[in-house]
Amino acid sequence: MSESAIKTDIQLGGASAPLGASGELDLSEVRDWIALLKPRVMSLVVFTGLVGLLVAPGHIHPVLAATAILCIAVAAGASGAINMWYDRDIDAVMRRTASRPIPAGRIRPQAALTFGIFLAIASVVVMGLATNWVAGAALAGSIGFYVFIYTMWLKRRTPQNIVIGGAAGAFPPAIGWAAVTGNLGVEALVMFAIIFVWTPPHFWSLALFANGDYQRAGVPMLPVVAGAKETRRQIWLYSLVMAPLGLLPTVIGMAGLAYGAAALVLGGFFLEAIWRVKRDVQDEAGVSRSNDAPARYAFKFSILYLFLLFAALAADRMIFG
Ligand code: HEM
Ligand SMILES: CC(C)=CCC/C(C)=C/CC/C(C)=C/COP(=O)(O)OP(=O)(O)O
Repeated sequence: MSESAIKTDIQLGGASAPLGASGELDLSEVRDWIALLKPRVMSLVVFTGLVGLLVAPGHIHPVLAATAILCIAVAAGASGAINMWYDRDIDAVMRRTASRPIPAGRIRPQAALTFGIFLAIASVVVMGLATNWVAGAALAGSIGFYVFIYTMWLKRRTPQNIVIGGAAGAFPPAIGWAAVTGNLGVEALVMFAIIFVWTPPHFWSLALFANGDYQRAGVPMLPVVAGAKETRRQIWLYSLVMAPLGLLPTVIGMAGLAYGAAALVLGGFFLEAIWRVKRDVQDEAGVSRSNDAPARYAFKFSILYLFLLFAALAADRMIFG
């Protein structure tokens, strides 16, 4: 089916509003609207944003801090909703995403788009008014990166889509930092850099075992275009940069030795997980054994890694000052 045919098909798929025919709130429809916000991805985005805010020097009123974190959550959710609106044709052909509310016909594309745009604008305006416009502008930048640079421009054009588009997800700690300080100092840049370099191993591990989906949808992710072997090589190279980068907060005096030790251990486990991906999946002739387990493990561990690394950063600052 052509792209436009799929889109039309989906558009005809069904109406939606959070109120059922009787006018009562339908919980399953509420769940669908929440699903549009990609809440599980959002949770780690919010957590890294919170850590950026906690480690920043200076004072912010707790209510304003909570507002800033809510704005990061809403912005991430809004861009997820706009991403699902735009990608409804490819989401419909990928097994992992086919049951999402738009391709499954439970939410109208136009309604999802309106919802996403409204939340995106609201999050930026509230962030700017409640904290400062450096944080507001950085939030707008991260939405713009995810929606325009990654989703609408690069995702369907180049296997480097997530390297460049990955900047979107690297912003949140810098936004949290800016909400308190009103600027984007070197510490904000370091937190940005860690997530930026973490993103390729995170995503390409998933792309290795979701390769069939991306092939079917015609999305030029690295394993589709360059093959699994080259993808594993690149994941390994990014990880070799990422693990030492995790030590930078201690090197620049932003965190102490306790964080440094945690980053060292976590980096070691990360490299071990990625080494298994690089080493395990090829037979002597270079043919994939189709063993997804190392890539699945590396993808899951990437999430745990980032969570623990940022938790260590916050704990180091809060315990040792
Ligand atoms: C361009 C950058 C990124 C890409 C392309 C990407 C891609 C993905 C994809 C495709 C999934 C599977 C989602 C699903 O099945 O619903 C996923 C899961 C996840 N991502 Fe990323 N990601 C990126 C950046 C990030 C960032 C920056 C974070 C957080 C700081 C993050 C956190 C997560 C989490 C927590 C999950 C697991 C969700 C679950 O439990 O299902 N990702 N990512
Ligand atoms: C503050 C703010 C705006 C933050 C948003 C940043 C963020 C979480 C970026 C990560 C992007 C992400 C989850 C991409 C998933 O790829 P995809 O969209 O190709 O995945 P899919 O195939 O699951 O839709």
